[in-house]
Amino acid sequence: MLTKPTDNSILKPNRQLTVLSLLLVIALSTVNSLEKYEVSYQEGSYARIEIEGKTHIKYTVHLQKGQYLAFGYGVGMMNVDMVVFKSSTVPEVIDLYSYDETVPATDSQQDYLYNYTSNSTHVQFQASRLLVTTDSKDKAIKLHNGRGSFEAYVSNNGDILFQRDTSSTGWDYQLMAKVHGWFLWVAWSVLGFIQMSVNRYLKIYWKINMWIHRIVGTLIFILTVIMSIIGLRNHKYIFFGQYVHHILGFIVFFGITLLVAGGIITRSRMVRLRWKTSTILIFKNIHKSYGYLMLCIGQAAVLTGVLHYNERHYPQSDLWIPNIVIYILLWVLIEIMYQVFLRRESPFKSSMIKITVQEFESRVQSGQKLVLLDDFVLDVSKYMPNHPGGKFSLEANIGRDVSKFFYGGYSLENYTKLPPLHTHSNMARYIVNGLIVAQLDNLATSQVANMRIKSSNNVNKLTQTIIFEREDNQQVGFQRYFKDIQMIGRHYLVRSIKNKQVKRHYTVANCMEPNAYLVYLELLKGNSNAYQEKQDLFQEKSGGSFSITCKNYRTQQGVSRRLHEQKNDTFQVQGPLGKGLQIHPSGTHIAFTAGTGILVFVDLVAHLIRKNLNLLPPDEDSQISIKDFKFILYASFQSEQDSIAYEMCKGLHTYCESKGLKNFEFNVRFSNAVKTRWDYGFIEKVLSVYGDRELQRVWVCGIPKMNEDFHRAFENLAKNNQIKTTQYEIL
Ligand code: HEM
Repeated sequence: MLTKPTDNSILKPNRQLTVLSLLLVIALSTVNSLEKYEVSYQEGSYARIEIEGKTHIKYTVHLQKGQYLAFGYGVGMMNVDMVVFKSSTVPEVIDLYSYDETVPATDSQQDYLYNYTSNSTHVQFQASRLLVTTDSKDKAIKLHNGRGSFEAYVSNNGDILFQRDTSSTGWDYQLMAKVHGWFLWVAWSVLGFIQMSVNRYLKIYWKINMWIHRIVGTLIFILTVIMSIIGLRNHKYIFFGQYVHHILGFIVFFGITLLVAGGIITRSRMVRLRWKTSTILIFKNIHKSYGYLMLCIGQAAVLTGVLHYNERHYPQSDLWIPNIVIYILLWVLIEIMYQVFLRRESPFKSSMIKITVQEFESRVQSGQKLVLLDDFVLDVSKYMPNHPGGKFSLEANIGRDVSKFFYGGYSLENYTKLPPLHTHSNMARYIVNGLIVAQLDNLATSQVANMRIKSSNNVNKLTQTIIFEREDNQQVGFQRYFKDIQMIGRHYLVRSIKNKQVKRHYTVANCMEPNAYLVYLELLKGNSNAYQEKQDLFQEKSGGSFSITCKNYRTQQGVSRRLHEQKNDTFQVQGPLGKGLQIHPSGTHIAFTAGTGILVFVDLVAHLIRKNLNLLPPDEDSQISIKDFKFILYASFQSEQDSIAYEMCKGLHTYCESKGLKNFEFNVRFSNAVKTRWDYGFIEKVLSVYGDRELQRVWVCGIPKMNEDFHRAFENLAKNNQIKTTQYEIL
């Protein structure tokens, strides 16, 4: 059983001493033999070592009877000068030399002068020796300007805890150990926590948090490097000691360098990479995980350092326990609060500044970095480089509606194994509130209401037109027909009350309502009676009902599955939102669509049917020039059975051909029959037919991969001045 010395003097550096290569080897034995290093250090025993008169090293040793205490000048037992204090029946101080880890040999020349006193339990030795003796087996102890110190410790289990050569001048080891410890505690406990927090919990302060992250990261780096060097110097530049603390310290020292380098690379990737969001996220996640790992290792290094220090200096201190407990509790508490916050839904702040879609467009054309989210105009110029999903995600959508990306319905990039679909959290909503600069002055005020499904009608195997009615039965707020063609392309935001997290957009496609659709088909067949009978379908009036057409994607959490299968659900609906197609009164408009993407354009086709049949009232008719407006619709479906509004589009196309009308052209592609894809060459060819002046707008609304193909193709064409960035829109 081993206890600590009660007199702490042996543990404290003595400024009077400079001892070169002094290693304490303490071996206190309960048996009367040095062969057995079985340690048992009894209460009341102590040893003090001093330099006397700059010439001698002096030992004062108080030992329990029947024990040994040995000191060695060196590291380990190999080739070490030793002295042993033996408190047996005749107490002795013996000058020894240890060649190996066996019994040390007694020096032929004994250089210690000693005396002793004893009582019934202990022997008190006074022994001294010249710093430099004439015996080659004795360690020559050099003084440096008469100053210096050394320390020697015994652990609870009898191991030597600390051994050091203190040959250098003016270096206060204990002070430096304190400086090392405190600064590294500040670096890894306080600054490390701030570092993690600014990036995780305080994203909302994006204007300053990247700077805080940079400054704090640099501070941690500098402190770690300097304090590690101080620690190493205290430890004689021995990289790996026998303590876990030294190994962890070594890992932290090199690890932080990699972390800082990783952070700089990640940041540059986030700002520079285009069409590589997955790569950005990989860099980000590596940096993030590595950062957390370093934070844990840093904490462990601090903790083992504290334990190591306390063992020597404050053996009774348990302060490290509240330190780590408070640290973990604080982290857990903040994390819980953060998770609760993320799951909430803070409302967007409405803006007093209302602008029209045209104003939005012209501001974008003048270089402002604006995007639309629902009805909100956001200025993202400063936010872009700070966007956690990378700058490119926003840059590629300047002037566009980012709602479907924001709500996680669509991904900009779709050719990677893990497309970065991201449903934005409440944190992002908070940030959005800080970016709102205006709100769209919507022609039909957007409404929010809880709706239930009144009826539904199959369009094809997976697609249905669903008619909603207000749950509160009020007959206000929603319309089933819009006179204004600028409403075409706007959308409703729909979510199930039972799963509010998932929100999806469904485009306004009023002509798909079964009754209306039949009327259009009848009109194309030349039967105008049906139209006269159903006039109410073409009157703009506010009511409690509207329709959407949607495909069932059959995903477990999806809104579309609930719309198709859980007909008794209640849905929260908001809309119409967005900026619509911005159809120009004249010029050529081209749309490339696939699957349900055609729904965005069906109301324009329906409008053209009535226009070409002269059935529009003057106020509606005047919106599009009969002379030089043209709409060319490209649609792709898997087969005719899977098509949507095919009969209506085909019907108008045939009608236009038969009447020599030039304002509509329908090109359909059934992929089960035609294998060739709409590739870059195809897109270039279609666009080359129309001069720059003639071409007003090109829209693309297809499956995600098709959208991406067109987006990239248009970027290339824009580089070659074959199209302007303001002319095309990926919906
Ligand atoms: C102005 C609108 C936007 C804001 C304010 C915004 C904000 C944020 C925020 C705060 C995050 C971190 C995670 C979270 O809190 O949800 C995030 C992540 C992300 N954002 Fe956005 N975002 C916007 C638009 C977009 C758009 C348009 C895209 C894609 C085209 C996009 C793609 C992503 C992706 C992929 C991530 C995931 C990053 C990760 O996994 O850490 N964001 N965004």
